[in-house]
Amino acid sequence: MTEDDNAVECEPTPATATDVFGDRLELAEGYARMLTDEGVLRGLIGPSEVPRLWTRHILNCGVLGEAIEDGSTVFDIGSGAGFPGIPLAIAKRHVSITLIEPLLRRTTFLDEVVAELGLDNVTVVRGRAEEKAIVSTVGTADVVTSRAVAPLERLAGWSAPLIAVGGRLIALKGKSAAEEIERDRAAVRKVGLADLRVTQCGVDVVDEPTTLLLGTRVETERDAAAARRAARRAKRKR
Ligand SMILES: C[S@@+](CC[C@H](N)C(=O)[O-])C[C@H]1O[C@@H](n2cnc3c(N)ncnc32)[C@H](O)[C@@H]1O
Repeated sequence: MTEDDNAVECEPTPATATDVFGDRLELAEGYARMLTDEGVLRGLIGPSEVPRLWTRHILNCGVLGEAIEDGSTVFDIGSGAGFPGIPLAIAKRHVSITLIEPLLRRTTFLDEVVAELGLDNVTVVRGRAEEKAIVSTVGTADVVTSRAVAPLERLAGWSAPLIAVGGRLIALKGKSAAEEIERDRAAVRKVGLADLRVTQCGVDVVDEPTTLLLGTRVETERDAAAARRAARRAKRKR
């Protein structure tokens, strides 16, 4: 028996994929191929995900583009094999995306995907979202996305310092989203995230629309103190 005898067939490209990826559909198909081959071989996705690669993963993440304006900067934390950051970058060529992922095996694959598909709107950074070095290297973005990374309180603690005041947290969550908001609202407010709500995207595109947990980054006392310190430093330099 050869390795090919064990290979699992990739789900065919659904017709609605054109609505999501437009003239960049070929890039999404290239990504599907890389996941099906190297992604499975290197243990980045399970073989059982391959027959539902489009509906559960690539389309489900690509529709996130509905919630993000052209010209935005996005940090995707805990990207793993590239979700949701890679499908989002393919769907939204005018959005600049930084994938933040700690594991070398995964960042190596992500670098290969970016090079192979020529995604000039994607940067890969290796590290943990909460590391000081990461925060000072990447700065802040308009939007911080994530899927399946951590429960809301922890996720908010990692994400908030990376979101510009006025920017948004967009976490792809399952059915637990509303419950997580109720449970963690107070803790999340302390790190500077308010106006928490649940919405859906991809309603006309995927059978199971993607559930998003949204939050807005508001200024905290800590932000205000940091701004005062920066102003004093600038004044001394003058
Ligand atoms: C369950 S996987 C989800 C991967 C991908 N987002 C997806 O939906 O397929 C969680 C990912 O979060 C990453 N991760 C864990 N802790 C992290 C942290 N502190 N900062 C950034 N990424 C982290 C892991 O390395 C892993 O790739």
